[in-house]
Amino acid sequence: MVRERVDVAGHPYEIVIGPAVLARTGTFLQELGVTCSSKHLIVTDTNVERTGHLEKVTSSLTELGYTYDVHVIPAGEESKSLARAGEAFEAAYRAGLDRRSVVLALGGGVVGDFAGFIAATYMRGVDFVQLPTTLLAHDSAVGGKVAVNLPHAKNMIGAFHQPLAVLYDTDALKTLPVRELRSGLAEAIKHGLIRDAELFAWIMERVEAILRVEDDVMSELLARSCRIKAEVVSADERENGVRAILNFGHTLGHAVESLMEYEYTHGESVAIGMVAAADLSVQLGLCAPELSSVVEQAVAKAGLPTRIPAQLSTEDLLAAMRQDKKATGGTLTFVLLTGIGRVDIVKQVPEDAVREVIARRKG
Ligand SMILES: NC(=O)c1ccc[n+]([C@@H]2O[C@H](COP(=O)([O-])OP(=O)(O)OC[C@H]3O[C@@H](n4cnc5c(N)ncnc54)[C@H](O)[C@@H]3O)[C@@H](O)[C@H]2O)c1
Ligand SMILES: O=C(O)C(=O)C[C@@H](O)[C@H](O)[C@H](O)COP(=O)(O)O
Ligand SMILES: [Zn+2]
Repeated sequence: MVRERVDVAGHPYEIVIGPAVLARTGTFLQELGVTCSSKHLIVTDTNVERTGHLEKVTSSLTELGYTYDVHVIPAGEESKSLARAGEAFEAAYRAGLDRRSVVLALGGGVVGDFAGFIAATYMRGVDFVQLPTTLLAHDSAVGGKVAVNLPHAKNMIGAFHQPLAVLYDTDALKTLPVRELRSGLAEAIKHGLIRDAELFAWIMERVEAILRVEDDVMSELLARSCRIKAEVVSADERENGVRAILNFGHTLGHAVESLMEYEYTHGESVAIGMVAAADLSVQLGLCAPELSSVVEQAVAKAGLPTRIPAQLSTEDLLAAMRQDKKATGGTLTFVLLTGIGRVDIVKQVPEDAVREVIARRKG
């Protein structure tokens, strides 16, 4: 079992990574001081409900005298909506949650972001615990960004609300479809590219082992990627500065993801965005020309898409990117590569340069 610490001021917490973690959820809650006197709410989705992981959590809670309701949302990004949030608030009310209740988010990034948003706002905020079940969730479960989407814009309604703990059961990843493993790999590659050249090289040598969900490789991948995320978030919880580097590949990625109406997963969209951002970095003279192909080959090796879908119009992409949360005054902000493991946050990126990259990368 590996433990990493997220050192956010006022509410530090641990990430516990290892096998058979979900079956010990109740014990972890006891260690965290969670009361048995209040009712708790497990939020999960329709796919995770079918995997058997939910029963591990419920048995463990029941055994230790915890009471809870289970709220199941339809699997998929469309559930990150205000309408679904309204239903979850009603479920929390019906369950009789009080201020000492805890929301347990059992699932991938969709469930984590959604349940975290419910926890951040119900009764002006109750505690929550992340129980991530996807590879991608090594990123989403850590750092306290919780949100739902507007119909055409990602994560627009949300909060910073840190979990009490992240309890990451590596066994849960064994039921994950390969497309979702690849999708999660995109964010791990991102962590290497922005902060750790050695991690990037390590991942590239182990893509097949990761896709086979080999225990040791997966535990090390999660621990190293979570450590990077934890370090960045600990340095800048509210994204006043350095935290924006975690958005590498997301300026274009979020635009692709929402304009394609979630036909591409988050990781696939970020993969496309990272390739375009690397190209833009070269175009603006920020890094050596070969870095663009290094990133493109890495994304392709992970079995992720590299090209911007041809049907998307450049002007629609630009309009979406002007509304990105990093943008100010209608100008574009990108996280750009200066080397492998190094990035800069670049404001007021010329739109013509972005148009050229989009033209080169489409199709
Ligand atoms: N808050 C953050 O910092 C942050 C960071 C990265 C991504 N995100 C968000 O995370 C979301 C993407 O997360 P995701 O890729 O985990 O997507 P997801 O939650 O939709 O999970 C992917 C798919 O796998 C299924 N699934 C989950 N766990 C499973 C398991 N163990 N076995 C079988 N199937 C399982 C889900 O039902 C879903 O169909 C996006 O909404 C993205 O914006 C947030
Ligand atoms: O934690 C962060 O900060 C990130 O940017 C991580 C991203 O991978 C993640 O997709 C996040 O939800 C994006 O945040 P947003 O502020 O651009 O919506
Ligand atoms: Zn992301």
